[in-house]
Amino acid sequence: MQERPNPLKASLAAGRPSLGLWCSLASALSTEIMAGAGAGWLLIDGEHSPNDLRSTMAQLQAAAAFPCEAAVRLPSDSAVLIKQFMDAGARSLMIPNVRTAEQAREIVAAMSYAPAGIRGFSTGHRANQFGRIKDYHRSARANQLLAVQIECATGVANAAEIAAVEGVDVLFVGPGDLSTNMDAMGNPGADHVQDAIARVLQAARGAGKAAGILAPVKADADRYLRDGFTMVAVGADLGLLARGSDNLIASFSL
Ligand SMILES: O=C(O)C(=O)C[C@H](O)[C@@H](O)CO
Repeated sequence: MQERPNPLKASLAAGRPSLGLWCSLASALSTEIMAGAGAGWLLIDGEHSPNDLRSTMAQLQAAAAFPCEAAVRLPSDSAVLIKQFMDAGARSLMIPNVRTAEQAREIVAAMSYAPAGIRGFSTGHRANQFGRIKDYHRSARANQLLAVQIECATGVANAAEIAAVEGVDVLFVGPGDLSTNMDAMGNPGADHVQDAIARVLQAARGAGKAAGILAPVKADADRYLRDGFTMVAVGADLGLLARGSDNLIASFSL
């Protein structure tokens, strides 16, 4: 058995944009519904959603029936969490709040087996189909993707060095945290935040890497895509359900 090639990594490496959907409901059922929408990737959120290893694995299992790539955002850059979640089958990772190139190098090392890194070795887990992918430990890196989130002024200032780190595939802007950390909470459209976002894009492209962002407002997503962002999340299960139900009820005037 061979590991399925990573379609998101292939798209981004070819410079092709890929639309994503954010999965925040910590439910295999809702993630399965999102996986059928036709997006190029999903983001199973383990930072701001009540996900743990088991709930994340259940969502990876649900999404595995679909062609989209299921990426997982961990709550931190913990090497222990990287090991556990990768063994459970998370091969496309998003790591929040990456601020320096050294931090990025440590994340890559945590994703890599020796001699390149420190990922703990196990012969059988979900990632290698329980021992059925015979060359997994030697070939795994080829199908892994690392999106590091740039979410503060320090990360923006270091974006070029971070993008240059071997093993970093995407600089992914977290507009909520970035605007908050730049004294513009709730306003990622502020001029100085937009300037910072443009600098992240420039840093990524300068290093031949992809840039990504979460843009649940279509006009923003369209603009970011035009600007050259290629890993663009355009909606979230939570928002679609909450706003959709709000608007449905509000549409009746009894
Ligand atoms: O900072 C951001 O914005 C993100 O990283 C995305 C949010 O964390 C996501 O949960 C949507 O609210």
